[in-house]
Amino acid sequence: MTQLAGREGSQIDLPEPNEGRFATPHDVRDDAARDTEGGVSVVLALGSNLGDRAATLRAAVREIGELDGVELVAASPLYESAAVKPDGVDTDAPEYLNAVVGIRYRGTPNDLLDAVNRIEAEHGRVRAERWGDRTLDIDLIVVGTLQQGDARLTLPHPRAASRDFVLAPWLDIDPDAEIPGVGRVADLLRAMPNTVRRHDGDDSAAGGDGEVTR
Ligand SMILES: Nc1ncnc2c1ncn2[C@@H]1O[C@H](COP(=O)(O)OP(=O)(O)OP(=O)(O)O)[C@@H](O)[C@H]1O
Ligand SMILES: Nc1nc2c(c(=O)[nH]1)N=C(CO)CN2
Repeated sequence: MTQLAGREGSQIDLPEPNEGRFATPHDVRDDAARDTEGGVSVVLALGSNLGDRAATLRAAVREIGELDGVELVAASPLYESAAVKPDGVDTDAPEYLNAVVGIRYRGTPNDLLDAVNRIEAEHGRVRAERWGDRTLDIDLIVVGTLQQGDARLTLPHPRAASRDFVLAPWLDIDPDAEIPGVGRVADLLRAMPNTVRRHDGDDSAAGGDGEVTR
């Protein structure tokens, strides 16, 4: 039975040293084929600023958990913030709800990106302009300790370290979180202005009060 913890006491099950420490996507594929047990720890960030944002995020968390090779480990509370656009904060745009989920994953990073892109599309995601308003965005933030500069998939996500709408929910589910090659999430968050607030009400991306059993 998998416990999906939300707020307090929840943690992403980070890999032991060397576990999930992959040098190239090719290595990930090889290792994923061998590692039929736990897979690698992956952190995904979700955002929505159109439609029923909370319902979309909760549905997306459920759908991520149903993907092949995925075991949900933790889901953060929901955070609200003004939309950041290429020219700065846009107070006229609908506000975002954001959340972070931790999973264990057996498969290749590219397959996971394809799978989350399909979930985005099923929720009506339209790609029109850079950082345009969207029903659902799902980004891969870290895949184990993999560092790669691929245009299609850059890991860790190149803008995660400067986004408190990613770091704040991530810290909630993993107080020891680190961005490989960058630093500790707690330190990054402390050094930047706070632009997020907890979303009122039923506040876990997993639904209910954050504790889900499946
Ligand atoms: N770590 C990553 N996670 C998700 N997409 C990525 C990543 N690295 C590169 N990409 C690529 O970025 C492209 C644009 O993705 P997307 O439309 O979700 O960007 P965005 O959410 O608008 O902006 P941002 O990447 O700043 O969050 C995708 O086609 C994808 O292939
Ligand atoms: N507040 C907020 N602003 C954004 C977000 C987001 O998730 N939250 N995502 C963006 C592109 O991914 C651009 N701007």
